[in-house]
Amino acid sequence: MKSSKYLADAAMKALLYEVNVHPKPGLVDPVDNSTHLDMNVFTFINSAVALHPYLEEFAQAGIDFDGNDLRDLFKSIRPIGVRAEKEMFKATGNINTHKGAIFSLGIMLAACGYDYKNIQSTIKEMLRGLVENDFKALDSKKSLSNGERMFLKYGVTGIRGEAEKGYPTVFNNSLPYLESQADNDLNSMFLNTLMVIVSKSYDSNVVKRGDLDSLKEIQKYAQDILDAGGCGNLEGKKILDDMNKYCNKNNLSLGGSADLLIVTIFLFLI
Ligand SMILES: CC(C)(COP(=O)(O)OP(=O)(O)OC[C@H]1O[C@@H](n2cnc3c(N)ncnc32)[C@H](O[C@H]2O[C@H](COP(=O)(O)OP(=O)(O)OP(=O)(O)O)[C@@H](O)[C@H]2O)[C@@H]1O)[C@@H](O)C(=O)NCCC(=O)NCCS
Ligand SMILES: Nc1ncnc2[nH]cnc12
Repeated sequence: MKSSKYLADAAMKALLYEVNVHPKPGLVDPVDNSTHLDMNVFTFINSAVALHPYLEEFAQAGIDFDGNDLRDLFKSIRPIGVRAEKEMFKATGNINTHKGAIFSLGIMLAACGYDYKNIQSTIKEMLRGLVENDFKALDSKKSLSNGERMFLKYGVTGIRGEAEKGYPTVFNNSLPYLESQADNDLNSMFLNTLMVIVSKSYDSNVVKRGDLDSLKEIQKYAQDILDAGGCGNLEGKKILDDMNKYCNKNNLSLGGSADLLIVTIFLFLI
């Protein structure tokens, strides 16, 4: 059994490590915030620090859960997420830094607290029916979120689809890849892991700022970097630079992919 403090500290490190990885295309890092002019690395640090108490609450909810239906565990953490989102907006001057990360880390922390040895199967049980429940009766809603709009426009299920399937991009791809890179420097390991994520995931942020062709284009850039041996060699660096220019020119945000990197780093650390 891992304590809620141990799990929360790992989640906090993952939030801070991710924003410091550089040079990340379409994302904020200490050197470049071109596609997110409303925020910078300090906005993310303020956001992460504000979230720490909620990270412990998520984990403790999993540790304390003694019900029979794990969907009740997910129901019990959604109010914690709503409070965490409010705290994030207070800490960032109403900028959305970690809304998706709160959702994904909340689920991961609760699942780890509940059953550290069976995280993915616990998540699948917790989220059974999420996409159907969250996306039903959208036509009766007064205002729609980005994710809801992307679902109606393109059928992209975004974070909810990834989560309900048990984060396959993470458990099948990015986490095994990161664990295989353990003898490189952390920045290179995490940057190449981000490319694995981008090559596989359906990031609703990319589709919202661009369209489905933008998503296919950045997936191809990321795969080409990996095929060239990663961001560390000359050819990989050249493609990464082209990818960065493409994201800046089209004002693309890879926010969803950044969240999956946060989750991957968290699982790597615990
Ligand atoms: C289910 C919720 C996430 C709410 O969903 P909602 O429909 O409101 O939002 P979505 O657009 O569906 O997704 C929200 C964020 O999830 C991240 N994301 C998107 N696609 C994926 C994916 N395939 N895999 C993983 N994660 C994904 C992404 O979050 C990150 O990006 C945001 C920063 O980027 P940016 O482009 O700047 O975002 P904006 O400011 O919105 O856009 P601009 O105006 O700048 O163009 C940031 O959020 C990152 O985290 C999506 O944005 C969940 O919040 C929910 O249900 N909330 C209610 C309360 C609750 O239940 N909370 C906790 C539950 S444990
Ligand atoms: N580094 C980053 N830049 C933009 N959006 C993000 N969401 C999570 N991490 C992010």
